Amino acid sequence: MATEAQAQWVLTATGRSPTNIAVIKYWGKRDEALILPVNDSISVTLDPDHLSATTTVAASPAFPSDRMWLNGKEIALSGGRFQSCLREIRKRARDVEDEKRGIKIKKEDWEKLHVHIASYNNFPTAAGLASSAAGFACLVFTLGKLMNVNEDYGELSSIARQGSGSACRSIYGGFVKWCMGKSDDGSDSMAVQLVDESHWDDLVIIIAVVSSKQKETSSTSGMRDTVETSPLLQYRAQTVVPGRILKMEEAIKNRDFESFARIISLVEKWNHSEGTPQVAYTFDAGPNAVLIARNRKTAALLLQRLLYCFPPQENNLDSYMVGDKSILSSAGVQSLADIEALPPPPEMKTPTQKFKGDVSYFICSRPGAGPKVLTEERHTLIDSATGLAKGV
Ligand SMILES: Nc1ncnc2c1ncn2[C@@H]1O[C@H](COP(=O)(O)OP(=O)(O)OP(=O)(O)O)[C@@H](O)[C@H]1O
Ligand SMILES: C[C@@](O)(CCOP(=O)(O)OP(=O)(O)O)CC(=O)O
Repeated sequence: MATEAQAQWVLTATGRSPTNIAVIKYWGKRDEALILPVNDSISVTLDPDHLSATTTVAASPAFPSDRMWLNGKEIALSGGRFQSCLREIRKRARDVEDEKRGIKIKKEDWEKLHVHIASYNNFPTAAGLASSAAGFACLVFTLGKLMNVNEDYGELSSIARQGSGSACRSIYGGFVKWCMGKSDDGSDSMAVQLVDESHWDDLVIIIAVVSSKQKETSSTSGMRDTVETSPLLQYRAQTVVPGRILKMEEAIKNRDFESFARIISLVEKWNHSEGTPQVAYTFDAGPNAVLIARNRKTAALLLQRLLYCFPPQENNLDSYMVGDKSILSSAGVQSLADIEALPPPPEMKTPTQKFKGDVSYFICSRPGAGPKVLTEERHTLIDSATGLAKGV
């Protein structure tokens, strides 16, 4: 097979897509197959340098079937979600020509050409950090590039939605709203960008990764159970969320941190003692806490508190803070000794307990941009000589 592949061309495209964290959650579907939600949701896209999926898609007449490798391991593409994304992008494929290499693919050829896909997440997969969001957004975006798809981002987001609901929001950077839509065929259920990543760029997002183990209950089955068993879900979707969406949109537009924090969180002791919210927090369907600080100065103060209460188990500061590590020096922490020397947070009146080892590590990020194409060869995850994922 390798020699056959070598004799024929392999055309590749590589892209990178961010994850996103919802500040008004999507929870519950009205259509399982099309992935249509019961409520609108709003999220912030995280900086792809910190949390993202990178995907290479390759097409070649030498490939006998569609195949995929995720984080170096081959996985089945037979699931309905992958099939929906492949089918919808193939439908929209257009002519592609690479004159230099003498490759000419007609629109109708794409139905017969098989693809190989290799993807890598720079953070734990299926651990409640929205890997499916980054992964399916990246797959759809990159397949669209390979097949010269001309659709606008709204349409791409609607296709990514069929891979994983939250993926439709990772097609854009900044703050993004997924409009649930009304139609039964899902054609109006897509994401729109509210503001881009530069609009509110002083926000700092710190994620306390409590566990990077695979979750016991996936969001898909968790929300299915809620739909089937909770009489409160319809109340949330129909009565609570619509008003909150409007308030959240207003808070984002005005960079109104107080309203933003009030909407998404309970206010911690610190917020109380300051009299005005300093930090907001949210959880997705997992134990990891996402903390949003109003600016860098507050984030540094937050980090001092976090490191005081949750010192690292291992004697390695470097692996305890990933993403934007420079937040450590903003917090005046250069070494483990600096953590030992941190004073207890002044608002904590009784001696504060320390929870060494309860947090695996922290990720520091910020609002980030949407998907982009990567052109440098070093980012390509498929070997263009063999057509297989590199390093497997
Ligand atoms: N890079 C990727 N490319 C394509 N698919 C991916 C990628 N990463 C993850 N997935 C898909 O998403 C699934 C994991 O989704 P799941 O919803 O269980 O976890 P999560 O998205 O990390 O957590 P959550 O949605 O609760 O935040 C994987 O089994 C795989 O099917
Ligand atoms: C808690 C959430 O993160 C749930 C995300 O669920 P998924 O998008 O992973 O679910 P499926 O559509 O079944 O793939 C909230 C959110 O991101 O809005």
